[in-house]
Amino acid sequence: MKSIFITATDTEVGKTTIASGIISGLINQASTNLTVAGFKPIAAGCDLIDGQLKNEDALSLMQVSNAQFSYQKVNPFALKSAIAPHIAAQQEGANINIEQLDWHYHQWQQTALDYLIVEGAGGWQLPLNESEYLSEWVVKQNMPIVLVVGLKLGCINHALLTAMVVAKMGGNIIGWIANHVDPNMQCQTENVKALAHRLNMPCLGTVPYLANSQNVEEFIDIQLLKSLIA
Ligand SMILES: Nc1ncnc2c1ncn2[C@@H]1O[C@H](COP(=O)(O)OP(=O)(O)OP(=O)(O)O)[C@@H](O)[C@H]1O
Ligand SMILES: C[C@H](N)[C@H](N)CCCCCC(=O)O
Ligand SMILES: [Mg+2]
Repeated sequence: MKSIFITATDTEVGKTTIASGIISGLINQASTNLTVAGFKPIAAGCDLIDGQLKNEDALSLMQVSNAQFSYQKVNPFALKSAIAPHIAAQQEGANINIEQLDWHYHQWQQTALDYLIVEGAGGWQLPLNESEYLSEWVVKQNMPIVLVVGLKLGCINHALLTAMVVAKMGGNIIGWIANHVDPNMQCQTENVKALAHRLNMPCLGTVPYLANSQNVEEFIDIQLLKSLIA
């Protein structure tokens, strides 16, 4: 099983949208027959559905996947409040740590699957508890990382800082995706050019502002993405 970790310049800038696009793109690739699933280890902001806390990101990833797994496997840490997960965990009596993330990831590694698309929460440096970060787990597990840049004013700084810190931590960003989340952003082309020039990594796609995010996969170079994962 190959994994890809989806991080972003911020919360709410397209991780689920792009992760879903990558899952669909891998599944729909001509003359391949790949089994692909999504994993949203930590989700803050859940509703009680059939007596279980469920998050819409995890449900979206489950919907586009072509293999069925239990909700609990796809989203082991489901927190009710839509706030920073480590604060929600504290309030809700949950304990999130790297050891437990390792355990859940190990279960996926025992599963018959070609690709596991792992969606982060928030941006890169997301606290798990008082001393650990989600980023440390990603680096420990040596997952190839895709950086989603949500195009809005300020994203150049966020993208460059993220790329710098990932590299400093020993993480492996294989590429970035420009995601147009603000239809009114000025100088969009110039911003994408400025990012491409400074982010020293392949651009795996430029996703336009889409009224419905059904055909995101068309804008992602799935072949290039696959070629960058060992
Ligand atoms: N290319 C796009 N065109 C139009 N709307 C988009 C695009 N990408 C994302 N969005 C919208 O922006 C919002 C945030 O996107 P998304 O949920 O994918 O972000 P996220 O990074 O996964 O957020 P979170 O940090 O909560 O997990 C959603 O309403 C989504 O539909
Ligand atoms: C609730 C929200 N949609 C995300 N799932 C969590 C975002 C956490 C951000 C934490 C932070 O960096 O301040
Ligand atoms: Mg999301």
